Amino acid sequence: MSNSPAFPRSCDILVFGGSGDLALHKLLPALYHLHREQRLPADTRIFALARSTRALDDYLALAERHCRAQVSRDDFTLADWQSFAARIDYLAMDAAQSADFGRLRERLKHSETRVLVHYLATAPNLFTPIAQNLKLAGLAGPEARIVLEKPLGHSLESARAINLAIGQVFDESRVFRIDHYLGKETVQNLMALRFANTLFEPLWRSAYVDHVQISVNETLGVENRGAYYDHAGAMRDMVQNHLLQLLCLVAMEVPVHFDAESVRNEKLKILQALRPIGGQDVQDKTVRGQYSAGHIGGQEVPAYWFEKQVDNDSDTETFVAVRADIDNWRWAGVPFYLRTGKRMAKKCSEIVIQFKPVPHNLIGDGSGPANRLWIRLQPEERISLQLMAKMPGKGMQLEAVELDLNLAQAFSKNKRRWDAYERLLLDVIEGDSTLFMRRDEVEAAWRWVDPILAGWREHYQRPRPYPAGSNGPEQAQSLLELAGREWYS
Ligand SMILES: NC(=O)C1=CN([C@@H]2O[C@H](COP(=O)(O)OP(=O)(O)OC[C@H]3O[C@@H](n4cnc5c(N)ncnc54)[C@H](OP(=O)(O)O)[C@@H]3O)[C@@H](O)[C@H]2O)C=CC1
Ligand SMILES: O=C1O[C@H](COP(=O)(O)O)[C@@H](O)[C@H](O)[C@H]1O
Repeated sequence: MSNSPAFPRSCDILVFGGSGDLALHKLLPALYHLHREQRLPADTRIFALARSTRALDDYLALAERHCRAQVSRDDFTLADWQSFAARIDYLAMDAAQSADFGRLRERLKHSETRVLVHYLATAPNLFTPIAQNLKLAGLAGPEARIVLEKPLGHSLESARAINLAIGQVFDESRVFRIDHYLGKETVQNLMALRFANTLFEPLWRSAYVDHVQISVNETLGVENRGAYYDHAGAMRDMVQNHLLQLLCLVAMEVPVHFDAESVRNEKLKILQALRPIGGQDVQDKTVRGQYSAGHIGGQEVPAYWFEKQVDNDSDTETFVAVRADIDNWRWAGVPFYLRTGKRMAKKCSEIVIQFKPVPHNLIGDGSGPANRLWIRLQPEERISLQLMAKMPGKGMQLEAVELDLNLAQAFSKNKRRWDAYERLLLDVIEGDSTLFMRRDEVEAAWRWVDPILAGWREHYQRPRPYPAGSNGPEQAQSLLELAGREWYS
C-alpha cells in the first residue's frame, strides 16, 4: 500500500443502492466511524441514491436506526450522529434511466477539484447502465472512481461484459472491485506474517507443507437476501471471491514491491495455476450442501427452502467444500481444501497450514501430530503455532502445545479495530487499489469457477442436506478422510 497523504482531497461519495442491505449495515456505519474519528476530508458529502421516494428525514431515521444497531454503544453519540447526518443527502432516482442523472448532477453541483466516489451497492446488472449514464452526465471525469461490489456478474461471460463496459468509461486505475475480506486486519496480517518474518517463508512450500485448509463458516442464514442468494449460491457468493482471495494470499510468491500492481500480479499467477475442475471431477473434488432445519445456539432454525424469497424446491447450495490444486513449482502435490457454509455450528473463519511430520522419528512412536499453523480471521484474530513438546514426567512422551498470539490484545488494548469497509473506503478516496481485485484476477477466478458450476448442472444437481448447526454434509468429511486427513475446527 502506498503511503497515503495525511488527508485526502475533498470528496463526494455517491452510494447507488443507498437504502439497501449493504449500504445500511456496512457502508453507512463505516462512514460514521470515519467521520467520528475525523478520517474523512472535512467537507465530505454523502449522497444515498435509490428508486424509492422518501423524504430526507425518513432516510436519515432509517440510517440512524441501522447505525445504532451496528455501532457499539460507546462509539455512538447523538452529537456525532447529527454532525454525520448533516453530510448526507438522499435522492430518489432510477439509476438505469439516463434522464435521472440530470437531476443528480443538479443536486450534486460537483466541482472537478473534488474526488468523486461512485459506490455501486446495487445488483451487478446495473453496473453497466450506471457507468454509461455517469459518462453521459459528465460525472466520470478523471477525479471520479467507481467501486463495484462482488460478485462481479454471475459467470466469466457476464463479468467480462461488465469489465468491458466499465473499462470504456473508467480506466483500470479508477475501478475498485471490492472484496471486503481483503480489508480485514487479519487478512492483511497474513501478508505481514509471510513477508515480514524470516521464519515461515523457507517452509512455505510443498517440501514442508502437507495441505492447507481455508474455512469460512457462518451461523447466519440468508437473512433478508434470499432473492439474491437463491440465484447466486455459496460458490458465487463466497468461493469465487473471498475464499479464492484468501487462497491467493496464502499461496502467492513474494511480490517485488508492496504495491497494487506487484501484489495483484502475484495473485493472478495463482489463479492461473489452479487446476481446472469440471465434468465428472466435481463428484470427487467438490461437495455441495444445503441446510435443512436444525438448531443453532439452542434456537430452532428453519430449512433453507423455508427462508423468505427462496424457491421452495431450490437446489441452490448454501455450503461448498472443494479440493483445489495449484499446479506450480511451490505447491505441486499440496491440496488446498476450501470450505464455506451458512447455518454452520460456529462462526469461524480460519486458515490452517498443516506441515508434514518430521522425516525421521527419533522420539515417540511417530504417530503424534505434526506442526500446524492456525490463522484465525474471525471471530477473534489469533495466530497459533502447534509445536511438539515433551510431556512432564518420566520418559519421552510428546504432546502438541500451542504458541498462541491474540492479535487484538497484542496491540493497543483500548483501540477499536477498524471494520474492513472503513479501510477500503479510505483506500478508494486515496486512490490506492492494492486491496482491490484487478480485472484479470476477477476473470481468472470465474474461469476456474465456471466449469465447476457447469459440472454441477450436469452431474450434481441436488445439494446434500445438512442440519443447520452442524459442520456441513458428511461428504465434506469424506473429501479429506479419503486422503487420510480431517477438517480442523
Ligand atoms: N448485503 C451484503 O451484505 C452484501 C452485498 N454485496 C453486494 O452489494 C450489492 C447490493 O446488495 P444489497 O445491499 O444486499 O442489495 P439490496 O437488494 O438490499 O439493495 C439494493 C439497493 O439498490 C436499490 N436499487 C435497485 N434498483 C435500482 C435502480 N434501478 N436504481 C437505483 N437504485 C436501485 C434499492 O432501492 P430501491 O428498490 O428503492 O431502488 C436498494 O437500495 C449486490 O451486488 C450484492 O451482491 C456484497 C457483499 C455483501
Ligand atoms: O460477501 C459476503 O460476506 C458475508 C460474510 O462476511 P463476514 O465479513 O461477515 O465474514 C456473507 O454473509 C454474505 O453472504 C456474502 O455476500
